[in-house]
Amino acid sequence: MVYITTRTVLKSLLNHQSSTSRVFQSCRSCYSLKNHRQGEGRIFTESTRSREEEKMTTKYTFVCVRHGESEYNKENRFCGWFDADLSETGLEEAKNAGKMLKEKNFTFDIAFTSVLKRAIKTLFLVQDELDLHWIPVVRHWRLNERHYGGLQGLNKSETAAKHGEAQVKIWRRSYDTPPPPLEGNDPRSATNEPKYASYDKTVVPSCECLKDTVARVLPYWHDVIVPTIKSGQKVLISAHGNSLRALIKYLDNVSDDEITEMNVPTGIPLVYELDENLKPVKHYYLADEAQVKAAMEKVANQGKAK
Ligand SMILES: O=C(O)[C@@H](CO)OP(=O)(O)O
Repeated sequence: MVYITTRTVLKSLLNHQSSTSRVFQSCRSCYSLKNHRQGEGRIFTESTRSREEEKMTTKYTFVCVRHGESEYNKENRFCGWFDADLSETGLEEAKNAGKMLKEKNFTFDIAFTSVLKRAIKTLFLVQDELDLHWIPVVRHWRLNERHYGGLQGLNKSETAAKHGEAQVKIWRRSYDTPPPPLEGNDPRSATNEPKYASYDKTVVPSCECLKDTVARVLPYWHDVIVPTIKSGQKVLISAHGNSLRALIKYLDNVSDDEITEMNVPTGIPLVYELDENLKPVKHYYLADEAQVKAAMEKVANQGKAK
């Protein structure tokens, strides 16, 4: 049987719209592309591949999860590198993420997260549910949320009312258009936070587009996370909407246009199965399709004017 990676599937679907039936049999992420092309965002659900086929192709599995709802998410504010805490709902979402993983018997040897408390706390609550408090946790700024520059702290709906929904969508979801920068002396700047004190000043950005985020997430993926996965350790990553979009874009070879429609829901674990070359074989959220779709739409709608 010819082995088809999800990357090949995406390309096949884009190039050969009429001859997809064989491809569809191989990977249900195709369904996600169909939805994506209708502007609903890609949804990854459990594969219909046979167990036999999965055994042949999946060599490594890792899980990533976006933190639970933050106080800034709740107030619909741009957050970025601002260190917002989890809301009550976010605490529950994080615990539920742990429960979903427990129910499916996931376990981990090591976890990676950012230096922002919403991701760190989410990770801890997941560890708590899994009784995995003891595993090593590595925190790094390269997994931080995309820096939202001068938008940090502003209400997304009010910003859409002021600048237009289209502009806010460009700021939120375009690949290479950054938001307005934050001045170094702005009290919202993270430049003087102790957590970045040991790094060169240039580590703290004044703003980032997704392309910038990809550029700082990928070295960490390649240099630290990939060798860990290849060593056979089961990896969990607790991160953010846009640092995960950066990783997903790379792993699934999502185009600059397609990535504008992709939203990552809070607190729903996303499982990636990889082949021996670390190419995705399949990927799926640990929730039913309707729940994932609703959660993605909720994120997308945050940029609408009320
Ligand atoms: O505000 C942010 O930092 C991010 C994630 O919460 O929001 P958005 O979905 O608008 O990129």
